[in-house]
Amino acid sequence: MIRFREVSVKKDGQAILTEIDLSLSERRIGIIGRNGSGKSTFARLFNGLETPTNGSVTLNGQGGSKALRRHVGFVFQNPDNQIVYPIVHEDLEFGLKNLGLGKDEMRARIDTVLRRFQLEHLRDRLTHQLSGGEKQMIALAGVLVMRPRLIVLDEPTTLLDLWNKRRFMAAIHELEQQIVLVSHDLDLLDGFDRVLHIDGGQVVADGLPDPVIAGYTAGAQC
Ligand SMILES: Nc1ncnc2c1ncn2[C@@H]1O[C@H](COP(=O)(O)OP(=O)(O)OP(=O)(O)O)[C@@H](O)[C@H]1O
Repeated sequence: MIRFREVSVKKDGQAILTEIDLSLSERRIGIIGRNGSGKSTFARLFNGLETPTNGSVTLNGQGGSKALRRHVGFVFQNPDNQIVYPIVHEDLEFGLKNLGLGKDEMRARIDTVLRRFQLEHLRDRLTHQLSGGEKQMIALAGVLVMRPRLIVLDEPTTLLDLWNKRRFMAAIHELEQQIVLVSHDLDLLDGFDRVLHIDGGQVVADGLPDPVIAGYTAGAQC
């Protein structure tokens, strides 16, 4: 379970998030809200990419950026922000080397993830030659090989066509880990357990997808 205790974030003296107080234990959690409402800042708190100005974030009672980074994976909107090595398998090995894993264990973890999502054919490809959809799957694979307890995805499907979006979301739904998905694409939250609507840096609605999304879209009527 991830716990936010009275978390506020200020930047240049401006309040970006204000007194977020939440316990999140559901398996599939969506985050929605208007541009600039604070979703990405909130998402980045989960794995220590952002630190609270006040309050605390803990995962199963453990706090601090190091613990959060170790156990919470983060998938960015743009996979180019995530893929750093020129060859796919080198990129997938990067985080595992930092964990101090031996060659056989690294290979086994990578094989398992590539096989599971039918990506084995990409193992030796140059990363800069991959299509947007392939890159996004490899960025997700790079997070999965680390075996995080929770995975946060910040608008991960905006670069994908309909087919790759469906494939990516099918992969997400298959995962056993807790998932937190930030998305402007409300259809992606179908079947989710809980949705948080953020507005002006605060959680203004929190509950099952249907009522929270209905409240959000009603507010968008012109
Ligand atoms: N370093 C910073 N200094 C000042 N303001 C910032 C900084 N980073 C973010 N902000 C502001 O914080 C607010 C929330 O930004 P955030 O990226 O979290 O919003 P968002 O809901 O993810 O938006 P979008 O849907 O457009 O991606 C915005 O008004 C943004 O301009």
